[in-house]
Amino acid sequence: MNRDLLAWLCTAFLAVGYLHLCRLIGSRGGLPRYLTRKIIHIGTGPIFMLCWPMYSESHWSSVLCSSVPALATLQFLAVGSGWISDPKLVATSSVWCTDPNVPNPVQRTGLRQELLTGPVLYGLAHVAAAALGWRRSPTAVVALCALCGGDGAAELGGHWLPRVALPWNRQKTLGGSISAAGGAFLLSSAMLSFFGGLGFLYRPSPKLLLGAALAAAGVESLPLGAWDNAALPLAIWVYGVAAGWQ
Ligand SMILES: C/C(=C\COP(=O)(O)O)CCC[C@H](C)CCC[C@H](C)CCCC(C)C
Ligand SMILES: Nc1ccn([C@@H]2O[C@H](COP(=O)(O)OP(=O)(O)O)[C@@H](O)[C@H]2O)c(=O)n1
Repeated sequence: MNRDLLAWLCTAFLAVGYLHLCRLIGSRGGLPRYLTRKIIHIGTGPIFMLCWPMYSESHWSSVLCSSVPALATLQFLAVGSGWISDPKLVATSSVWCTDPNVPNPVQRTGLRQELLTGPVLYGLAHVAAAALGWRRSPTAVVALCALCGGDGAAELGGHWLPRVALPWNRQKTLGGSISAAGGAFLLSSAMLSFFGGLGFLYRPSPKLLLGAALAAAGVESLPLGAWDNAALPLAIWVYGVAAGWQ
């Protein structure tokens, strides 16, 4: 079988399999919904990027690979708009915020329309990173790591660390922002080592990487709602251009 076709099947299988595994762990293991959702949020990008080396050097391989998140994004659009019904997808992607310290607890409505913002932007970020950046671009890799490791770790840090509200956004915390910077830095370092080790890209200096992680945490701390899924990768894209990354 053609190498790219096999790689595409593997990517699609992993996408469906990972989502099902997370749902299973959530329902059987009794994990709170926010945690299941964050495990999906953090794990999807790295798993997606781990698939990139399977593809050939063909010009079309990045486009083919990006069709997997594109199909997922189309599904979010179809379910969010009510064209097709998928209550399980709505349940996985949205959750009522149960944190008593949050001034406005109704952050997640549980309505299908919620898929049209956070998850659609999340999916589009994956499409853009693969189609426009791909495995030779440190910018694309760091952008996805900031979205998954940074934004994902922020909510976990906010839940688990002592609550010290940020002066410019009382709904977010210092612990959440430190976790965002740490998550973005650690995941970026790991993924860049992976791609660097395979000879796809040069590794940016740790100092510049730390700068990117802090920039990501800064953007994440703003009151952007679900738009942070677009703002974070875009901010890293600007940072990457300024830093002279590819
Ligand atoms: C819950 C999600 C986004 C909401 O963002 P936020 O409001 O918490 O900031 C993520 C939903 C992810 C989705 C169910 C699955 C996405 C699939 C994907 C784009 C394809 C990746 C393929 C790979 C091989 C795993
Ligand atoms: N810097 C941060 C980010 C999030 N959080 C916590 O995580 C919750 C959800 O964060 P968020 O609104 O960014 O959620 P997503 O849109 O990223 O899913 C917030 O209401 C806070 O309780 C935090 O404490 N500090």
